[in-house]
Amino acid sequence: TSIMAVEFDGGVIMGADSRTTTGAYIANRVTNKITPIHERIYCCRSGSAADTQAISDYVRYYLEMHTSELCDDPDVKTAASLFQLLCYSNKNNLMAGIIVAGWDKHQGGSVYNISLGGSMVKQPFAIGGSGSTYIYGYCDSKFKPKMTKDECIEFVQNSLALAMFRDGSSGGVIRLCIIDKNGVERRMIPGNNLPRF
Ligand SMILES: C#CCCCC(=O)N[C@@H](Cc1ccccc1)C(=O)N[C@@H](CC(C)C)B(O)O
Repeated sequence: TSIMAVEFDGGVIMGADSRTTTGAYIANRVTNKITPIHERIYCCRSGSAADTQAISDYVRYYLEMHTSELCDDPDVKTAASLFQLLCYSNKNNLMAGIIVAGWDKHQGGSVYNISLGGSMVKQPFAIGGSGSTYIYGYCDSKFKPKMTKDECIEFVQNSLALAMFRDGSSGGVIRLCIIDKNGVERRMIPGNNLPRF
């Protein structure tokens, strides 16, 4: 898996590849790893498909209960904290690396990285999954503060394309999710398998 999320002024761009593997076999080449948690809060999943589906289902349920008691839309930070609680307290039985991102009225766009051990870190951008190891240098050199929405879309697309080219556990199409105060836009970018020179 190769997953990424970037904050921009007014929202976030989330991206993921679409490959599920069982060993070297591609069990699903059109996976949707960008999973809805609430209206404007999504997560990018990496690690065990089963574990991350189960954790996402729990968080979506708990957040729905919280929202009905709060009588207001939940914050991204709240969703991220719920992921952290489940991932940390069950760390010996889970394999889940999750990026939580979205828009809320208190912080606008925000990105949280929940690592395998269950730590939660707020970041201007986050990358994850097996493919992310190949693009840390590229992302660190390309990232600038205060990028526009279109610059962020290009940053995510190029980064994931490079990771998907080099990582055998990543591939298929690039799925994007653009979230801001107006709502959510999903895109799918078919890959060309040609090397990038
Ligand atoms: C179908 C099936 C059986 C397992 C599918 C399955 O979880 N594959 C995993 C790889 C993995 C992980 C841990 C144990 C075994 C196999 C996978 O493709 N993970 C991707 C993300 C998920 C959300 C789709 B990515 O991290 O590569």
